[in-house]
Amino acid sequence: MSAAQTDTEKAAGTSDGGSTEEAVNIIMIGMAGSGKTTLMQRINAYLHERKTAPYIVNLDPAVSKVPFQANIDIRDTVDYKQVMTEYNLGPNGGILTSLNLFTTKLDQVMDIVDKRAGDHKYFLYDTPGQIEIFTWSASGAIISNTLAATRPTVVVYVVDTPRTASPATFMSNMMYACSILYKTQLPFVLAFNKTDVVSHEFALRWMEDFEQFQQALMRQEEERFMNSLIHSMSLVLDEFYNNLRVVGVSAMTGQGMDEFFKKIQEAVTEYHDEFKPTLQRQIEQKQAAEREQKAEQLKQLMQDLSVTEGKEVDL
Ligand SMILES: Nc1nc2c(ncn2[C@@H]2O[C@H](COP(=O)(O)OP(=O)(O)OP(=O)(O)O)[C@@H](O)[C@H]2O)c(=O)[nH]1
Repeated sequence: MSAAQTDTEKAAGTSDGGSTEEAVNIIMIGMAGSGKTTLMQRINAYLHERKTAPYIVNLDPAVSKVPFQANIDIRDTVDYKQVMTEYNLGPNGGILTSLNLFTTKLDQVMDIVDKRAGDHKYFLYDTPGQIEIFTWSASGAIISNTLAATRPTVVVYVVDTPRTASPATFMSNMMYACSILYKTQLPFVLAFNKTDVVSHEFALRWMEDFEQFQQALMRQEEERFMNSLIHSMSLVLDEFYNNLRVVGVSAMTGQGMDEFFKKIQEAVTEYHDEFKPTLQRQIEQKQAAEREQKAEQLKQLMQDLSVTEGKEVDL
């Protein structure tokens, strides 16, 4: 890296054209309408401007139009409407079944993606707006675990900031984010989107200072009946906030993108420091268990053989 490299270049890993540095997976998750697809397009444009085009994978079978050219598109593999008709499913069942069908071909998809790992710094994955279909399904878990096993993988949870400005909605959204973090156990960036409409400052204040959040709650007379529940939940969330990476962005105007990539780099560091050693330990434990199982099977086989041949074998 040259001494003249800017923070933005360092953050986005773009000063060398993006081809020699370690590739990173970014999984975009967020409620319908939070702005995932628009943010994907903004990231795409931001990286193109820095001459490091990302590799884009669309995992939303039901999206009618995307404003970018996906390198791999689930819609090329499965026809969501046909799946609904064929299996007599509603929209959500159709999306889930399409994702399951796509996951059966994940090995082939990963082969294609891996061949491009040297050409791209960022691999972006857009997920269905019906958030639970990706985050709570077996297919979603298989996809995110497979990605995380291959290279640094970061979950970006996109929040619609203007629609989260009420304390009760804010709390629900944070609980959802928290559950996704514990479910995926991957490095996590919370992106407050649409800051061109409403700044995310209120959210930062509420996350830093419980008193301020409580005062905001008390002002909402109509929601008073929920206050004690929300009060208890916010204590639970305190720990979550402490370890959280937060950034405010506008997919529409592009504000906050430099900061966004700094947070992504911090999450990549966390992947190396915490996630990878844990994953390595799990793989080693699995391999040791498999070796033990094979040794046990072999022992059993030899005992069976010795019985057949009428010989005593001391094992
Ligand atoms: N003002 C403003 N509007 C935004 C921003 N990001 C997205 N939007 C608008 O929000 C709406 C939803 O954006 P999408 O990108 O389609 O949201 P999504 O999360 O992909 O939605 P699903 O496809 O339903 O999952 C669109 O009308 C966007 O133009 C933003 O940063 N600022």
